[in-house]
Amino acid sequence: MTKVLVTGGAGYIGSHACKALKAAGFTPVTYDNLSTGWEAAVKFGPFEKGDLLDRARLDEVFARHDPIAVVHFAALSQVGESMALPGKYWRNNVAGSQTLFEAMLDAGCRQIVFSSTCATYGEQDNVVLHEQSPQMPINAYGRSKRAIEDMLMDFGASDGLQSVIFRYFNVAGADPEAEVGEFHRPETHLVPLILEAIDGQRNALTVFGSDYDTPDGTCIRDYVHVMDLVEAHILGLTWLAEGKGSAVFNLGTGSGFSVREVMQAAEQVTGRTVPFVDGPRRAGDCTKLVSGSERATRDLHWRPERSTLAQMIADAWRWHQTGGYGDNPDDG
Ligand SMILES: NC(=O)c1ccc[n+]([C@@H]2O[C@H](COP(=O)([O-])OP(=O)(O)OC[C@H]3O[C@@H](n4cnc5c(N)ncnc54)[C@H](O)[C@@H]3O)[C@@H](O)[C@H]2O)c1
Ligand SMILES: O=c1ccn([C@@H]2O[C@H](COP(=O)(O)OP(=O)(O)O[C@H]3O[C@H](CO)[C@H](O)[C@H](O)[C@H]3O)[C@@H](O)[C@H]2O)c(=O)[nH]1
Repeated sequence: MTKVLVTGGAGYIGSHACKALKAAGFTPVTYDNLSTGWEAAVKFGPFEKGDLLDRARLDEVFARHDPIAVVHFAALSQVGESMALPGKYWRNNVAGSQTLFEAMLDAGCRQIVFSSTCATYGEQDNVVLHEQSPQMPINAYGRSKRAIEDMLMDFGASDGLQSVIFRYFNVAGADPEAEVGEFHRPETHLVPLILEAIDGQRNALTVFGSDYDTPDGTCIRDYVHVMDLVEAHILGLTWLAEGKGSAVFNLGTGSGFSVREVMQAAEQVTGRTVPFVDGPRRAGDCTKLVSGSERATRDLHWRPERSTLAQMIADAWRWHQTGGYGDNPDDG
């Protein structure tokens, strides 16, 4: 079967992508250092433990598996941490991606699907963000992702590296069969934190700011179901295989929901109350990030079908109740 190298395949989105790749007839080969991922999440193909910055290990893995393409999820992605430790983000994400791209080119692998983020757009309030909107990130994480996008353009021009760049909005939900799901230690994302608060695993959710210029004062985000999101990656690989060339796509639904609306949806799905306290704003947060995703719909024929708040929370809740992967992350 055709192999695809999945960096970050032991992480949240990468593990769901491996499931979708297997279902689509590929063999997903996970390359991951387990810094924030879980070996137990690697269920759908071989596992090669390794770091993006380890060129010799990458060369060995490319030689062993000869993948037709790379799907590149591996990155550090906590906005707050990126502001405190920017060097860690530039080294891991930017230097790590450069090492990967050079290893790919030397191995003759010239097609890549890359996980970028709406955080590259920065603070542009009350506009729907399109692919051609200016990229003005307001945190080191977003700047590291913008730099990787630029690098892909440069390697495209110099060496023919073909890339599909996906700018994800807020990814939520889990595999409806609960084989894999979102499990971070520490957890920073809104939906799993709400479920932990509902379940008594934390005292309360802290709402980061209730004085934003939005109808209920809390931040607005565009949430997309992880299963819909990973389906786009299969379409992205097909796009590249058909020789359609490098392209950039937003992946979101075009609908924004406030933190309080997400909490209310979780109360409806679970039938339980969300304990919460109103706290201060979190550094690096934008007021509102909503996607214009017409390009992915028109050109890739991407149809997000599970991305309602109710469905995302129901699938996340089912996964939450399995207990996840345990509490002992391998720090690589
Ligand atoms: N979750 C979201 O809402 C969201 C939104 C936009 C973009 N993204 C991007 O999607 C990608 C996946 O995000 P996620 O939520 O699944 O994160 P995650 O932390 O669950 O997964 C990332 C994986 O990459 C691995 N990794 C990190 N650095 C590595 C390195 N140097 N070498 C090898 N492996 C390494 C980690 O161990 C982990 O398994 C990231 O690039 C992230 O920036 C995520
Ligand atoms: O305890 C919490 C956690 C989050 N929030 C709020 O919930 C919303 C969503 O926060 P997340 O941390 O779940 O996600 P972000 O919006 O910070 O997402 C950012 O980080 C992600 C990676 O972690 C992606 O890269 C994404 O593109 C980027 O915008 C934000 O308004 C945030 O302020 C709270 O109120 N309390």
